[in-house]
Amino acid sequence: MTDAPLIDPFARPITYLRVSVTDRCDFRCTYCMAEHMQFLPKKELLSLEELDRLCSAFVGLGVQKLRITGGEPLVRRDIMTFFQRMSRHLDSGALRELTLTTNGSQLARFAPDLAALGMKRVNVSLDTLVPEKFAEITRWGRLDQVLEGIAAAKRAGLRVKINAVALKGFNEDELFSLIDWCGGEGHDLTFIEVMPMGDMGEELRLDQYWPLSELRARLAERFTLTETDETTGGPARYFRLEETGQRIGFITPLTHNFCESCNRVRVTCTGELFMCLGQEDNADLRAPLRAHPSDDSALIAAIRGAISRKPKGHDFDYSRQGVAGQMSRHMSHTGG
Ligand SMILES: Nc1nc2c(ncn2[C@@H]2O[C@H](COP(=O)(O)OP(=O)(O)OP(=O)(O)O)[C@@H](O)[C@H]2O)c(=O)[nH]1
Ligand SMILES: C[S@@+](CC[C@H](N)C(=O)[O-])C[C@H]1O[C@@H](n2cnc3c(N)ncnc32)[C@H](O)[C@@H]1O
Ligand code: SF4
Ligand code: SF4
Repeated sequence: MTDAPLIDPFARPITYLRVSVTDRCDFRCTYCMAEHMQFLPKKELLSLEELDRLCSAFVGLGVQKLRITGGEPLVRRDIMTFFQRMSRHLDSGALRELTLTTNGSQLARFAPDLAALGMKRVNVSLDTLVPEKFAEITRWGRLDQVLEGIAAAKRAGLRVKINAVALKGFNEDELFSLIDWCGGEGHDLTFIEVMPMGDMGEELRLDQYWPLSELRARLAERFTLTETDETTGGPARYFRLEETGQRIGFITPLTHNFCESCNRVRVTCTGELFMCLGQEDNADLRAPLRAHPSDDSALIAAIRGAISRKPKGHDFDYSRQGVAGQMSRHMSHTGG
């Protein structure tokens, strides 16, 4: 680290950076994107060189965990060049973890190279194991391609964590089959509460919302759940199923707020720094990056200024009447 670390106004050290490298995706998950998304012109996106400067500046400020996301990060052209560049921070010991959240569609192609440059684990989003339902929820995706990608990641020695968004009336009936499949394959599994990101119609959101407190109660009918204090540095709380020893994570922004231990910020593919996933305030990092191509002091000042405004938490709320705290931007823009 070259500089004083980033500490926010609530004394939370910021050590986890999530960066969206593209708004594009080869899927159109119904809770994430509209079917006919308008994508940004290329010049709006940070170039791979700009992404390198930006991530390296954060590493210099004490970020130890870097998660690349999107859109679908593995559909960005030449993205492996960027990962290769970032691996120097693993080699130097400055970064503890370089990782990725992906829909898995391109993993068969990239998993060996990702493992070779020092990546240890990947998070793959998978909400159902039924091919027809997979095609329905992702609109454009094919389950067998993703399963092959996951298998390739495992073969390459990458640990896999499956992220499943809990969707009422959609994957409620697959709770145990997802758990059994992950248990059999040796994958970790985390359930996520659906968040009101992007304008998809309030009615759809309310229909989709399946509180993880209900999911847990359902789980408890078959398993004894013990809460653990394990953490992966992310927002999930982990429980152990006593009968199988399996670990299940819950990301519950709605039913159990985890903001008090927040350690992260995220940068969009256009270089906006969002200090909170659930708030609108942001700082433009692209302007200082482009205005000073060989001097990062303005960039670092902009980062520090933004962290000094990091809010305490989000305002998401699903009341019975409607959805509050809704964000106008899509999850694919912020990267989740
Ligand atoms: N509200 C909120 N949700 C988050 C936050 N970070 C992650 N999530 C949600 O959790 C989902 C899964 O996150 P991942 O990309 O797997 O990252 P992670 O949970 O930090 O991953 P681990 O390193 O495995 O703990 C995201 O897509 C978001 O939906 C956060 O800071 N706030
Ligand atoms: C936006 S995607 C980007 C990375 C990659 N394309 C993927 O799907 O893993 C990151 C994560 O956000 C989750 N996500 C998208 N929209 C969401 C929403 N409205 N609420 C909760 N999670 C959401 C996805 O399920 C995925 O796990
Ligand atoms: S959740 Fe991921 S895979 Fe699905 S549309 Fe959003 S960015 Fe694409
Ligand atoms: S909602 Fe905001 S404050 Fe809460 S954990 Fe996520 S980023 Fe941090």
